[in-house]
Amino acid sequence: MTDERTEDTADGTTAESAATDTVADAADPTLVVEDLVVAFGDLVAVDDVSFTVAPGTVTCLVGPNGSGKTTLIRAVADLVGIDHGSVERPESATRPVGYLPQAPAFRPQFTVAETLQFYADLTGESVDVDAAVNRVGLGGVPDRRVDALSGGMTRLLGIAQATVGDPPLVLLDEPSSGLDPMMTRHVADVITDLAADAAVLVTSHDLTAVERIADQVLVLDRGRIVAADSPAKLQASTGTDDLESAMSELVASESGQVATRDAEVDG
Ligand SMILES: Nc1ncnc2c1ncn2[C@@H]1O[C@H](COP(=O)(O)OP(=O)(O)OP(=O)(O)O)[C@@H](O)[C@H]1O
Repeated sequence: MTDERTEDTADGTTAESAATDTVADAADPTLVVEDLVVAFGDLVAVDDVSFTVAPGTVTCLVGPNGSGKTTLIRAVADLVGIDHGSVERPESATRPVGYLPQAPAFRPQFTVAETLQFYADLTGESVDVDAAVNRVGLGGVPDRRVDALSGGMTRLLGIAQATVGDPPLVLLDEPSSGLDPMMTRHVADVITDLAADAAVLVTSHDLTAVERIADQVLVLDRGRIVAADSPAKLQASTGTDDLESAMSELVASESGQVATRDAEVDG
């Protein structure tokens, strides 16, 4: 899995602004996933999943370890082959999709600004580096080398890279993993801001942040979507007060799930 993810750089090229679309166009989903199945041998990682993501919204993919979140987001990014179903991504943009992998790899000797410029050159984009670093809050350190960034700053650089070219669909795989509470809140704010210009699909284990930023939460369990709604409606439908409690109600077997699935495959 590590080898594959090393290659997970966001692809594609610059978008014309989706914000100039008509109101009628704005009502159309940016992403349509239908009956999607992704299997690795006998293991069905994504099992008959369908959902849409509307422009100007944040959709959060949540679920236990091994429930299929990364596989689903990589299938949407066209980085893993699909076995059944369809993924309709934006077509109107030169760079339709921006993607932050779970473990982004940067050239350590480059500065923040050089990293974004390098990436823009690589993908044939023009990039306003100042705007890109300011958007994620790295405006104070454009000349700092990547190998001197904190973990949180590196995540922010990854988000900035994912937004080079203003893609109408931005995919972020665990953008706040391992961050302290303050940086987690900052990343949540950045994601909310991104949704002003794009549809954003995010995987996360941080249910407090998800509760704050999600317009739609997709709860995955063993590769299937077991619930899809706003945080408030998920809580109401489960009679719970927070998303974590709602998840406990919705997900059948959180502990031991990975072992169980792998045992099924191995057996
Ligand atoms: N390249 C691969 N080859 C074989 N199996 C894989 C591969 N990628 C993922 N899997 C399996 O697919 C299942 C779903 O994995 P995935 O990484 O999508 O889950 P996840 O919900 O993102 O997990 P986590 O929260 O731990 O990141 C797991 O059982 C995993 O072992």
